Amino acid sequence: MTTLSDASFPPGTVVTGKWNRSRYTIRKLLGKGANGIVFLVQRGENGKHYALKMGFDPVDLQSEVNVLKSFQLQRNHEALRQSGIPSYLKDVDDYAVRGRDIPFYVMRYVRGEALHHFIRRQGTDWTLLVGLRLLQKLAQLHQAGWVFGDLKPQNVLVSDYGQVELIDYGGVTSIGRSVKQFTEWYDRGFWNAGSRTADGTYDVFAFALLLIHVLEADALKALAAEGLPQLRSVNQLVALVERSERLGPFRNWTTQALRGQFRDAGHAAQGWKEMMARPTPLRRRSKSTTPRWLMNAFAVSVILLIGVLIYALLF
Ligand SMILES: Nc1ncnc2c1ncn2[C@@H]1O[C@H](COP(=O)(O)OP(=O)(O)OP(=O)(O)O)[C@@H](O)[C@H]1O
Repeated sequence: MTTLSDASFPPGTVVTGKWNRSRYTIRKLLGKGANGIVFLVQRGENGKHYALKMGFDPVDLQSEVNVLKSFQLQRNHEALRQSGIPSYLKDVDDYAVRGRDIPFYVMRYVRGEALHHFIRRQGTDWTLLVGLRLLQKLAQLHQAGWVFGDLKPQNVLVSDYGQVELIDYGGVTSIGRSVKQFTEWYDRGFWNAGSRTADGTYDVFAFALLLIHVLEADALKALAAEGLPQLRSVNQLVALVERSERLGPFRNWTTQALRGQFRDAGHAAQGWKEMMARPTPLRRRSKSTTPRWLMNAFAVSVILLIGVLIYALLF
């Protein structure tokens, strides 16, 4: 077991790769997970920003690197090329410090915030657009023969314009193999809703749980905590979806996703688009999308315009 901690690498620390000799200056901590610590760094040679992940366990880090390298080998695959995933990995090396070698890899720095924070800040109206973009990203992976595996809000970063990027490829599994890295809430095995064999429906199920998490976090938390594990079922989730007003506009789509009726993310994205085209407005907004100052300014201009028209008619 290692004692890797962010406190050992304050901003300004220069990480020099033992083999490739590239130099990265740590700017800040981006996040910590089960497998490692991720820092925002600047590369010595070009000053560009990247994310650098140091691994707690060399074996776990190596399996992430192997997946990212497989994407590079598939760089000519049309769907993958469009996703930008093959160019995600930039460098792999060891950092020799205090008498030990810490494995690390360098990846594209993704600007954005985790999906649930984004929706909380920007409002639930964004769920439709962001959801579609996420399904399209997953569809690109599925077309290339991969399943993302560990889909959860923390692994989806959303930019201010609603662009979506997947991070943390530790759960990526080739179709037909067994998903090894997952998070309970989003895992269909946890809900007794199917196997952990990687197929398109596995990610679509996780997407449905992610949607329920984003819009009905408390109800999902209560359901996951209640009763015996063997009593968990899709029917419980469907009942939650049917009770929820916030999930109302997504009811049919989510039920189909939970029941494995979309064969992969491409098929699910098609269903999502059809849902977007239907005139069922989101009933409750968590936040108005129009700023109050803009509405006030609009009201003042209308009053002024009416005043000017009356004046013009009278004189
Ligand atoms: N490429 C990136 N760009 C920006 N931020 C990133 C990037 N990669 C990771 N992060 C940040 O670092 C955090 C931890 O990274 P990551 O999820 O890869 O670690 P992990 O140990 O695999 O986590 P988990 O416990 O979820 O499996 C992320 O939640 C995110 O905030």
